[in-house]
Amino acid sequence: MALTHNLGFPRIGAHRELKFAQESYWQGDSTADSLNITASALRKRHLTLQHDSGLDWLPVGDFSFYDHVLDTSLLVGNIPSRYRAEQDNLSTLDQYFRIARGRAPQGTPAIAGEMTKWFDTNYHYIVPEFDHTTTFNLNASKLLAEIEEAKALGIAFKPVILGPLSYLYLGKCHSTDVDTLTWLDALLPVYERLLDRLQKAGIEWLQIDEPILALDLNKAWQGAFSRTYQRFAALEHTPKRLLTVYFGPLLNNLKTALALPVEGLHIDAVRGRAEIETVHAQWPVDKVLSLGVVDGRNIWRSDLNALLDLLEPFHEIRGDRLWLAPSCSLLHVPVSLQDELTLDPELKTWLAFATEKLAELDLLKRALQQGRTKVATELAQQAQAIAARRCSNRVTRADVQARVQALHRSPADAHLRAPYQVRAAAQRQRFALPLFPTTTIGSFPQTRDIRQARSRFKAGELEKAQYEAIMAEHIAYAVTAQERYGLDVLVHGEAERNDMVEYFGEQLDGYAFTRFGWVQSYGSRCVKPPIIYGDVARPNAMTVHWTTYAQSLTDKPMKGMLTGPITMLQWAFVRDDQPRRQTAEQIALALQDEIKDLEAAGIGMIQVDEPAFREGLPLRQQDWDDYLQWAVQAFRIATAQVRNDTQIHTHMCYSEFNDIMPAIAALDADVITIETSRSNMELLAAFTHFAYPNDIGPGVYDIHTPNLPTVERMVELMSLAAESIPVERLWVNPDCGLKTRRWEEVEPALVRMVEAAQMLRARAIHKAS
Ligand SMILES: Nc1nc2c(c(=O)[nH]1)N[C@@H](CNc1ccc(C(=O)N[C@@H](CCC(=O)N[C@@H](CCC(=O)N[C@@H](CCC(=O)O)C(=O)O)C(=O)O)C(=O)O)cc1)CN2
Ligand code: MET
Ligand SMILES: [Zn+2]
Repeated sequence: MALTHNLGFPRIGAHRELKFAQESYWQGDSTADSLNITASALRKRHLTLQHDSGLDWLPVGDFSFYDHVLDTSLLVGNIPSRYRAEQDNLSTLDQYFRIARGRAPQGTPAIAGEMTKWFDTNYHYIVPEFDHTTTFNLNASKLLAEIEEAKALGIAFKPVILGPLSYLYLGKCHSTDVDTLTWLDALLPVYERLLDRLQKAGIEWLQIDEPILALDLNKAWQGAFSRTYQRFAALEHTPKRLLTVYFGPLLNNLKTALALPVEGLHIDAVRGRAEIETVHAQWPVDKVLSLGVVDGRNIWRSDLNALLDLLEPFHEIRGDRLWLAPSCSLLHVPVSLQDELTLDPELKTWLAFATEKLAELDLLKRALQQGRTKVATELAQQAQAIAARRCSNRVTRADVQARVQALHRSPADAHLRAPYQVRAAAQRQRFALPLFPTTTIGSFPQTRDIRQARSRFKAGELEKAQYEAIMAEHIAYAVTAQERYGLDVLVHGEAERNDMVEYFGEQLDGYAFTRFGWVQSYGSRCVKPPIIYGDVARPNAMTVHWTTYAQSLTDKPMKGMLTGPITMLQWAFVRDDQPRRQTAEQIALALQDEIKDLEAAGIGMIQVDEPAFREGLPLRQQDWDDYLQWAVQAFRIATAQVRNDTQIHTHMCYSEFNDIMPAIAALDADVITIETSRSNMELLAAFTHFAYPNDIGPGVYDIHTPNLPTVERMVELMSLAAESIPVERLWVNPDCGLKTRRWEEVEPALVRMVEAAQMLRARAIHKAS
């Protein structure tokens, strides 16, 4: 009798209930009590839903008010020194939000914890910080309270924690270059105390997430795994430990993992499909083997018959010690298909969101327990949807396939422009920009008015013409504002875009989009990743209308704004029936057409955003070259056919570029704007070291906080940049887009930024004479 369990459930709520409660609390519009009531109701609703889906073990502790890595920092009492002084005067909740966002309803503003990508997902976590003052001390109140809450529901559950090694590995030590493994000995007693507490609280199974076992680990880290888990096994009081690994195969960590003294091991049976047989052969049959067979990173229905072929022999041998689960936490998929009333009905049968994935697990379990014939009807339904998708003529398009084939025959199409120096000269002539030209990354505040207008338009309460008139007004406002601030290169502000990926997905063939397919990106911010189900093509121009409208309002250059092929891929749910590379090429061709149309319409500068370029990098180094080759190629397919005096910009953020500089240079954008302000231009070191050849705009202020940048600070940062990059190639811009900020924050910040650029120019001229 196989058992089923889940590693984690989306916490934001099917209708983003948590988001609205959080934001209302932050605004001072509601109390901590009311936030807690919403949170508690959501946790109960999610547990009940999972229980009703037939799961045997439910996750508890996967809920978070912001981020589960930050929760872990608080669980082990790791509060960075800059927050400590005010700790005692604040509620636990405000302490927490002050670290997460640099602000809480109570307490003074602080520098927020650094945020970075969780593995190769679009989820961001707050980076744990370690230094010589770091101490640990158990504070399990949140986890214990959630355990009590779950107990009251009378369901079988297992608490979930982030394992000590993954916790350390994901953290950073800023002061020196010390490996965070240094803190292991200090940290372990806290985990040991926690295990003891949990066992005494009656916990039978504890899920310990150690996803870093899917990364390239050196010997020191591998050795630390053995040491750590041996210590846990030696405890007098401890729950049984289910060690979970996800996001990839174990590869060179396989031996380490299989030797760990834990009662259960969970592996990612989707991305680690090739390892299942080996693990089954080597993992003792008297221990639990959990196979993550249902894809937690995508939304396609599983091929259950194929899975049963795989699982039946294992089940025969392992019985109830075979557990079935999603590959990873379901945090990365939307809650349910149930409310998707406008989604194409056929397409809908091809999909499974979190709730439907749990139903798949239950069906698998029943098929194993009772035999396939007992559940034949349900299995047949599933099989039919899979078969229909496989041979649907909505998926493939001969014209698109032929165009990609032609591309493979003449790859030179991606190398049509003159070298940078020649282009730069042509562009200097055309645009005559001052030294240190100022610009922004694209978006301006997505105000309540804008979002409300769009939501009314989508609900049919506004006519298209009315909606467009409102957008035109907001775009005009943004253009006028930028002229007032004195910026050199303007943008239209992206008012008409719900999201930089979804907006394009809505206009491309081969894409579908949902109404409530929300997935948490960070804190209260969510995205609705579009679904790429078929060959991608562009039926009509996508941005020409609004870009030329914006250009008509100003004599300054108006930068066209597109999302690059890799980001379009990375932030969507991608079809799994062809290599990702091929889908990227199709998107690149659609963008190529768009760029040509913009150019023909007189737009002289075009930005092709690739913030997810680094995120798309495979987790294992052995796979990097292949990815970088096709990712660069996709960008070049999109951009390399424009005139020499058309200026191509790109933008990247949230990334460390050190290890991929040659690929970034190979994109050969005329200008790259990057996030550097939070790392004190540290990032620029990579660009300098590599002698990055083209123009760079190192972001001079952090747009993720409401706190205002000072002129001095921006001048200082740019001066730092000027030490290593010739001033002729430097641009002045914020870190990233301004859509999450308010106009009251944007205005003074940009005025100061322009002032900083003017000071820099004056100094440069002074120096030269
Ligand atoms: N896809 C993606 N990933 C990304 C980024 C990004 O921009 N896009 N940026 C980085 C950081 N991540 C981010 C993710 C989301 C948001 C963000 O602002 N999201 C918005 C939602 C954006 C959106 O889809 N808006 C829709 C729906 C807006 C809405 O909530 N409307 C209300 C009604 C309006 C109202 O009364 O306020 C409703 O439907 O209920 C629209 O504008 O049309 C949010 O959570 O609030 C920002 C950054 C990395 N990853
Ligand atoms: N052009 C986009 C913006 O300004 C780029 C954002 S990168 C996450 O919002
Ligand atoms: Zn950005």
